[in-house]
Amino acid sequence: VSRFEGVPMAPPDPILGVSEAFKADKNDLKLNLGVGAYRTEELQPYVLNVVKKAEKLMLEKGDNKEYLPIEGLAAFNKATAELLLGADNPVIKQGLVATIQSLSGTGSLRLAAAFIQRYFPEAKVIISSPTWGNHKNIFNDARVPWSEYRYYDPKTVGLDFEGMIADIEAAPEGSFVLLHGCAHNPTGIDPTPEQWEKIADVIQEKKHMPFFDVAYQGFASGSLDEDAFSVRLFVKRGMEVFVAQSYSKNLGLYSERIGAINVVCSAPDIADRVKSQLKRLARPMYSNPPIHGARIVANVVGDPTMFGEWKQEMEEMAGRIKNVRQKLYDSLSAKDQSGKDWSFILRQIGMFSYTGLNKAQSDNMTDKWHVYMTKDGRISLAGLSLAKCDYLADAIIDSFH
Ligand SMILES: Cc1ncc(COP(=O)(O)O)c(CN[C@](O)(C(=O)O)[C@@H](O)C(=O)O)c1O
Repeated sequence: VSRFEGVPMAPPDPILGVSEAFKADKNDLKLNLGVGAYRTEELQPYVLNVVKKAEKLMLEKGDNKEYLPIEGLAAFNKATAELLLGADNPVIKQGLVATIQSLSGTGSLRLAAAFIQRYFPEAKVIISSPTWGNHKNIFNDARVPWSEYRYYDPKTVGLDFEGMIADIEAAPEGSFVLLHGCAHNPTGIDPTPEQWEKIADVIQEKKHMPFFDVAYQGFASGSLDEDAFSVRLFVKRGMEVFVAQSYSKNLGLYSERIGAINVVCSAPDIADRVKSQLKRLARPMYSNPPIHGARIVANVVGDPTMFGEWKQEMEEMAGRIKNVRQKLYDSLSAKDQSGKDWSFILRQIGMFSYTGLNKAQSDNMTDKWHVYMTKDGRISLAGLSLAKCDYLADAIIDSFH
């Protein structure tokens, strides 16, 4: 008898499992609005032109494939901290930022969770309700206890700001508060600048540690600086901050697994010590990160022409999603006779729209209409074309009523 007799079949991943089901569907009406992956109007994956340009240059340069240091490619780490905080941010000049290149956003979050587990064993993380499905897995597997703070208000299809503040206030002093830097996943609802100020107030009062997950910088509004507003606000207040970054969406480097964990500390020697312990955790986890994606980011950001082209392409991607939002709203408003207010679709930002469809209704979207989405009612607008908005509107109206 096999030693693996006791190993049960794992359930499909709530997000990536949707893509598997989509692939298996033979109906040509099928639409994949599950995983947050950008598609063109022709519903094709998109490799940014500036990425192709950088890769061509890299190939001509004939770089070697030597191991990177544990902390990753220096040119990337410099570029990523500057993109996040602004190249002229004093914390960079003062050596207060510990940056480790890691395996995209997920790997960066996991490395930070391992650090929290080792150095703050009593602390817990509080995460938004709802949040990205994988956040709970990451903290569970890193053995970091978590609980939820109120975030989404189904009544207003908006932010439950009072509930959020109350729950952050009520958390034990010194908790880690996981915040989405911009383009909250799955709700697409972000705090206003005034609300970010208040969130920073309560976190400072309670001596909590802000922990930003920045997976969509530049992709939400089209502007790298605008999308970094929340992080830069907290740093400007002199707070110590964790920030995980990803280039999966904004540079389309999904499978290159390129991201970073940044820890803004209050003194240079502290940053050095924190960085040394993050390296010590990374070495037995994956030793050192993959070089290709790091070189692409470093080359694109390091060349003013390519950097400009990247910003242009980011605006185009964000723009296409905004157009699709508007068209979906128009289709729903025109077709739905129930008088339901669909304006939440226009108020939400980033890749996703949180429709409010429950599990049974989401199942109907898939079973009857071949529209693939996550069971929490989230649809990825990045997978929607203008041409398909009418069809999707029919499916949503049919599923709601
Ligand atoms: C808030 C958030 N944080 C981190 C990540 C990790 O991304 P990566 O490891 O590729 O850098 C995602 C991606 N989430 C998805 O877009 C999604 O929610 O569909 C999808 O890529 C995923 O992995 O689930 C995310 O939405």
